[in-house]
Amino acid sequence: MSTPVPTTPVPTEALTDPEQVPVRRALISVYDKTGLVELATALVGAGVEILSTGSTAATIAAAGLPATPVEEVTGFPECLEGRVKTLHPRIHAGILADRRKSEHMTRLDELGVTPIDLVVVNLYPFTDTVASGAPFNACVEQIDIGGPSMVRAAAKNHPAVAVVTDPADYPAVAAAVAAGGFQLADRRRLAARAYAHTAAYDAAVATWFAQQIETGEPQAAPVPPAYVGLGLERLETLRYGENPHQAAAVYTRPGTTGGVARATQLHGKAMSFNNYTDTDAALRAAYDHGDDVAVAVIKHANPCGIAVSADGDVAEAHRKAHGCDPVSAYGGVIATNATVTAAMARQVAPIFTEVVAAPAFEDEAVAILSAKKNLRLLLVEPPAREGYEIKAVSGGAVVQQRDTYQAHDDDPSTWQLVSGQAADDATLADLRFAWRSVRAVRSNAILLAHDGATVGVGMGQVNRVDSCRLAVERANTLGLRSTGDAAAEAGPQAETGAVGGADASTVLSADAPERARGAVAASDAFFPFADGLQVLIDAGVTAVVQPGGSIRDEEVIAAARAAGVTMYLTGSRHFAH
Ligand SMILES: NC(=O)c1ncn([C@@H]2O[C@H](COP(=O)(O)O)[C@@H](O)[C@H]2O)c1NC=O
Repeated sequence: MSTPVPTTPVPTEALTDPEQVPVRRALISVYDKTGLVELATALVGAGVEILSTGSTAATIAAAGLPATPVEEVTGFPECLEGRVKTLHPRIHAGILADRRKSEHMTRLDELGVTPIDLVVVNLYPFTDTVASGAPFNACVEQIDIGGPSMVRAAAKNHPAVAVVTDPADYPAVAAAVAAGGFQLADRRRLAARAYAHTAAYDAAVATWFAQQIETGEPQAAPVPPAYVGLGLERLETLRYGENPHQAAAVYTRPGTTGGVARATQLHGKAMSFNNYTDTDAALRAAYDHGDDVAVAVIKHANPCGIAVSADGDVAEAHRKAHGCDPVSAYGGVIATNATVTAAMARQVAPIFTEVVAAPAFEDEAVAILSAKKNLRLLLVEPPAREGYEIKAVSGGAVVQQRDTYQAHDDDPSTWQLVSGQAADDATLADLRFAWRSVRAVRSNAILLAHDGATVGVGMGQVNRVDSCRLAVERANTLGLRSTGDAAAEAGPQAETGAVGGADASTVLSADAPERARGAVAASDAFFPFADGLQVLIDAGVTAVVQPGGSIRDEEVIAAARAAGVTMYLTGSRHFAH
């Protein structure tokens, strides 16, 4: 009844891929109809026959253009609420027939199947549906089956077929078709992108599904999914990685929103690897302050300074953040959770800064900062903080829930007073500020604060007592004489390096106040011994917030009591390594 397939097909290696393949027949099946009519107009104008599914065909027809419904090709109705439309041998044989093999083409003729040269598909919006909080079955219904099948088939047959999944490519499609067809290199490039697209799509489905079945039942604690598909899509290659000998690129993760990888760059040269990681840390530090207007200045992923403004004045918050450690702020990254005003921009301009990142900029601020050729301006939507974060380790990765912006222990009314007098409102506000800020400090974090600003940060130490010493030393040596006008004091020397360079002392600390005295302190984890706390007490710190939980808590609390220092325990810690 049917002609047997030859038993000795031509070896694929012996076949030559055609350079240019004209497009005579295109299959278009798209969820997102953006640019569809323009594309169809161009294809019809070039004499291309269009096959199309349900509402895609309807959209094309409504524009007065011809489109053959796939049902006419398959002889089978689209059915089961769209679960079966293009899943038919007449479609897949048309896409998959290897044009380099005469046997395939003869077989198509015998079966009455016409080849398809171009496949334009975009998939059901699965990740958007999940993000919208849709119930389980609604998410399952948005798992596209026929679309990925066609995309993968067309990508496999790239020696003859071009596959397009992104409406942004439609103008290039129209141009290629008008020019006589896609070149081999283009078809290969499109195929590679198509496979990445379906892989990312499946990774998102697999990750979500694994999570659903593990957390579907009420559990004491959330369980990370059994499968984590990254599905990262390369956005662009970077000049180099952390060091010049390391190749690097930046990626986005489909289905996520906001964050530095998706930032819009308003000005400046290309972002570097270290710019990305420092900006990420700076955004986290700024957004840890909830509704308070906050500015964080970050270098090498640690804060040079963080501050909030009680009046919602971002310029004031920047002045105070910069004033914490103007030496280190040289070449730093600044992020805020508020609109960058012209006043803040005028302060930033004289200071050599790598990146300013914010959710919005006043036009005048952009104009002022765009005059700095080495400064990058990033418009960043607030980064998501729910979900899991992944750190690569040799042989795999460790995965954890993100530490949240609004931690459960942010509210001082949940803290336990274990030493000294209850803090007055201003001191309590500073303690809360310090507690929110200390999460941005890496490795044995000790943070001193006063008046809504960090004044001394101890970080990167392998024991807590050294971090206490460092925080005190930096508080007492690095401040501007007047933190009220840091940028003005930095003045024109800032750009030449004086603020961060050898001449810094002439500007900064000739008669800098001992800022540890009267400050409050936060420790990201408990004090294992009283020695670190004693360093803070001796320096004049008046109140301390820390998680507690050490086997020597009594000893630590006794030292605080002996000194009349107020101490609160939060009950939980905030490591960030
Ligand atoms: N089941 C199928 O045979 C099938 N074929 C194509 N689709 C998808 O249907 C959408 C287009 O449908 P419509 O043209 O009806 O809007 C596209 O996102 C495409 O990926 C299908 N739907 C889901 O699997």
